[in-house]
Amino acid sequence: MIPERWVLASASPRRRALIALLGHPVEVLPVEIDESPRPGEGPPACAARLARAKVEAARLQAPEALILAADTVVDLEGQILGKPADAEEARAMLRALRGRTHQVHTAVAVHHPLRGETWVEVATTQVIMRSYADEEIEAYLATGDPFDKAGAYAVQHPTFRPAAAVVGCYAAVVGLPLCHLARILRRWGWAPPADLPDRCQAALAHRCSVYPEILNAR
Ligand SMILES: Cc1cn([C@H]2C[C@H](O)[C@@H](COP(=O)(O)OP(=O)(O)OP(=O)(O)O)O2)c(=O)[nH]c1=O
Repeated sequence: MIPERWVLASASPRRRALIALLGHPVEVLPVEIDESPRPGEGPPACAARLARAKVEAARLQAPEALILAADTVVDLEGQILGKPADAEEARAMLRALRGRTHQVHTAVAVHHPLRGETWVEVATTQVIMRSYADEEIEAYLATGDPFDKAGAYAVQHPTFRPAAAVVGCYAAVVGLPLCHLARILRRWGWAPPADLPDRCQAALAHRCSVYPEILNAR
């Protein structure tokens, strides 16, 4: 049995759009937590801790609901790139990422109130950036898009298109690994809509790799 009321503890419009693909109504309840990494904490562990902390914060406000939250961390050779504070920092991040491969870790956390369980999974995706020009960086900064994005970029941005290739889960880079989430929910008896893979492909411009084995796993 899975609760009827689902609450997404997130202010991210990307996460709201992605979770809507599951076909279940979701209330949005943004929470504020301290997102600073802890000394010595690895990037995947940081993402997992923050996703869990967002769930914990929302649980206090909706104790009877299924709570969902996520956190995305950009990892350049072990260094965490968060959201840039200003244009200078965004420029520096985009230059550091240019022409190189980095990893994006997105943790999804889900709390089931009746079972008293919280599951957390981390999806790690490799992103290979193209060698975009300084002028492209400046044009992208001028759009204002980088400032609410980890690593100062959106892989899905329609004109900047910073990635040459994405290896792994594309939806996780955008903010929510749908396969991992579906796998957690299936454990509690939720049945994904039969056309979920088609919906994901259509919404993510055919870059989504919905893994049948994850959707079907117990
Ligand atoms: C790398 C990358 C990140 N992002 C976004 C996803 C997340 O919204 C954001 C990472 O910051 P997060 O702290 O994970 O999320 P958030 O603060 O936006 O939302 P909330 O905590 O309320 O859920 O960056 C993209 O949209 N595209 C990308 O390619």
